[in-house]
Amino acid sequence: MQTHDVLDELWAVICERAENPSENSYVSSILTHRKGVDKALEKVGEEAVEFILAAKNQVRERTVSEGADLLFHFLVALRASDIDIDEVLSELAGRRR
Ligand SMILES: N=c1c2ncn([C@@H]3O[C@H](COP(=O)(O)OP(=O)(O)OP(=O)(O)O)[C@@H](O)[C@H]3O)c2ncn1[C@@H]1O[C@H](COP(=O)(O)O)[C@@H](O)[C@H]1O
Repeated sequence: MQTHDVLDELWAVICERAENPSENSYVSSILTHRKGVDKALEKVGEEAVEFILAAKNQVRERTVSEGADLLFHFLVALRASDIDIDEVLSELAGRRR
């Protein structure tokens, strides 16, 4: 798979899990958590700290892995907040100089 397709495909899976929750799905377990959006935000916080520590300690492989965890949980938190990834990407595009 082309790396630029990964984000689109992952976003589609996250939205599908939100619309049709499945018992064995990690994404569904977060999106239907009793703590609601707070659970997703908690994971973003945790993964951000782990990413910072890995990068600060210059552990390259772990930084890549924690970066992926952070990006994934960020996407889940966006969905939990009813914000489409396109809104964020448009915001970024609008900042191009
Ligand atoms: N990219 C990911 C991905 N990255 C990380 N994770 C999960 O995120 C969790 C990471 O949390 P932690 O390391 O904090 O582990 P933990 O302590 O067990 O987690 P918590 O109990 O604290 O939530 C692990 O359970 C990982 O399996 C992911 N789970 C799913 N995906 C993608 O999401 C898709 C849908 O997944 P399901 O919803 O499970 O079908 C998959 O096909 C993947 O593409």
